[in-house]
Amino acid sequence: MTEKELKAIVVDVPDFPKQGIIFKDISGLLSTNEIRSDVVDKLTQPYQGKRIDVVAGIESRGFLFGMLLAQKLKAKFIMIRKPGKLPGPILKTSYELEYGTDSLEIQEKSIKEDDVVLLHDDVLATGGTAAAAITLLKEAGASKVYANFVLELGFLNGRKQFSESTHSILKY
Ligand SMILES: O=P(O)(O)OC[C@H]1O[C@H](OP(=O)(O)OP(=O)(O)O)[C@H](O)[C@@H]1O
Ligand SMILES: Nc1ncnc2[nH]cnc12
Repeated sequence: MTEKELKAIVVDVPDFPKQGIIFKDISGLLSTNEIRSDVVDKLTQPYQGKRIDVVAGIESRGFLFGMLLAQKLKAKFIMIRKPGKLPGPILKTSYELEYGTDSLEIQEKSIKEDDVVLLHDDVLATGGTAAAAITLLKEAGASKVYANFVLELGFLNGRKQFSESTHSILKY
């Protein structure tokens, strides 16, 4: 499928979840085997022949394709979760939101020293979430992190929040 065809499946929802936000609803990309396979092929394309030990998905929409990427790349899958969801011992990092702070957690032993990690989320917006996740993965021992997204809101300059090699398939 072309980028244009895939973009036509993503629905713009104005003023959700707050006034002034145009929410990109990726639900349609989950709907058929054909679409899912095409998205997974495009997301994994840059890593063919490269070492990926672990795919880390960010709660919650990062779990959806993240798990399929791990299956395709024959890698381990781990969850990066919002606070208080994972049994310990955990590693935690806090980050600034537009208004206030939030944090992300992983299980301490989920990454082995020197693991190469593919970080996956559905959307790269301001980049705050991904930057915090990268900090966490490096703290846990990852030697290299690749950042990977279905959709990137380029006008928010999220890539500027981190220096890791970044791949997204639908650019806005
Ligand atoms: O680049 P940023 O500005 O940090 O925004 C991107 C994050 O925002 C969304 O998550 P949300 O908090 O809506 O959680 P969800 O996946 O559970 O819906 C999205 O899934 C990313 O994780
Ligand atoms: N505009 C948006 N649509 C969907 N998910 C998002 N996460 C952050 N911004 C978003």
